[in-house]
Amino acid sequence: MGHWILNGNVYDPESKQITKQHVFIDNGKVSRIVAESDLPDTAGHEVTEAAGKLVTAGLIDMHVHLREPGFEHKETIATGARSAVKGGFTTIACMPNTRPVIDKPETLEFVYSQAKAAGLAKVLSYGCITKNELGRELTDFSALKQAGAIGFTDDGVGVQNAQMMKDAMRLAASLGLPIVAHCEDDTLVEGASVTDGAFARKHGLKGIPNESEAIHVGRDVLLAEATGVHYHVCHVSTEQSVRLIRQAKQVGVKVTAEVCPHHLLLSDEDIPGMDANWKMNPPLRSPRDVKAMIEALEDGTIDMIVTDHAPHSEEEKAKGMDLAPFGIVGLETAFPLLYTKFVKSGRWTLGFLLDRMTVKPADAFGLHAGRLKPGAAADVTIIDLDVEREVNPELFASKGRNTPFTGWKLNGWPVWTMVDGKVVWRESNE
Ligand SMILES: NC(=O)N[C@@H](CC(=O)O)C(=O)O
Ligand SMILES: [Zn+2]
Ligand SMILES: [Zn+2]
Repeated sequence: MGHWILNGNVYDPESKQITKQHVFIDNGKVSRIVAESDLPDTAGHEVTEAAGKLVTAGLIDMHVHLREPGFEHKETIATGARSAVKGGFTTIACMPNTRPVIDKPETLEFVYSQAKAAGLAKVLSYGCITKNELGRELTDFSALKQAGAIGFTDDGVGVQNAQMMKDAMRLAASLGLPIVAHCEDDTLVEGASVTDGAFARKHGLKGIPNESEAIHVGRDVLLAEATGVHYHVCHVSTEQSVRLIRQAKQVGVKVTAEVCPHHLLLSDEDIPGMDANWKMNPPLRSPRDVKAMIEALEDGTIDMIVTDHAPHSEEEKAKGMDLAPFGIVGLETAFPLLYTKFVKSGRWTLGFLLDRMTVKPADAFGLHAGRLKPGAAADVTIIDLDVEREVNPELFASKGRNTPFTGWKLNGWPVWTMVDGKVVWRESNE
């Protein structure tokens, strides 16, 4: 039995056009896409009516924290994957800062088996650059690659030692895998919780300076040039980082970069008070940095959008700005936020946004995903662009409620998600 998705506004990533069409799914793959006038014979097949809704290849998020093993009170692979499909994501890549960290093949295999058991989004995983993410000794890259690692990162902390990073890059390059970097120089941070800027000054707090991020970006693009590795910059947040990435791209360094919705939408001037739902790493920067993020995404300096979904418990976040852990959830609000604030407002086309959440991440990481076309895996998302809803963390599928976007009225809510031909989430399920 196949599955017809009828009358949807189907997005084609090649032409960036949206056309009313019918999509036929068979054997876990997109089988045919036919014109509206070609009314298909649906007898014997499942039918999903998508009239008036957007039909797109499932969204891809190359930076999420699923917290399992070790921090199951914050999130599990199953709850995180459910949050993903509810947010329209069909492929997610999880970070290895779990407990234990993902620095051995066994831990990676555990993550993949939990993801398979959940049967929701496709879960890919990075492996650590250094054992225990301590920055002292490299992990066994080739064993991690064999177990399915898609790249190496110590996300959560920066690799402080330049020689260690260079060795890591050399090794990763020889295996054809990327180094994915959380850029942060510990000697420039000194335990601050917010950016060095207006909010910090007003509240008499220490601030995290822009250079603490950019200094690693600068160091690493030089090391990437020397080693030839694919170097990917995590959660870019500063004007200076953008400048360095732009220049590196110009001279042919193999560098890609990601930005999070919150760094495109919020600055430190928006932080209402000492509320840890506004605390994340990197921190919200100045309006000038926000402008630079938007422009960098628009001119291709930044390649893709990721959420950096970082769930924490309410108790942890209640410790206040100083003591609470860094991070906010993002999977269930990313598309509606960006659609409402950038597409509905007229700044971006829908095609631009979808491209940065499907094709661009797929191409940067060499994934066979991100395109709705015959022969592709049937990873499909249907989105209601018109319906308006308020962000309500109580309704999240994620265990995390830590978001600064509570109460925002948004359009563009995913309503139905299919992975490999199986419907893994539909709105009426709730
Ligand atoms: N982004 C965050 O604020 N937090 C992340 C770590 C990280 O992405 O660096 C986390 O693991 O909680
Ligand atoms: Zn990070
Ligand atoms: Zn992260």
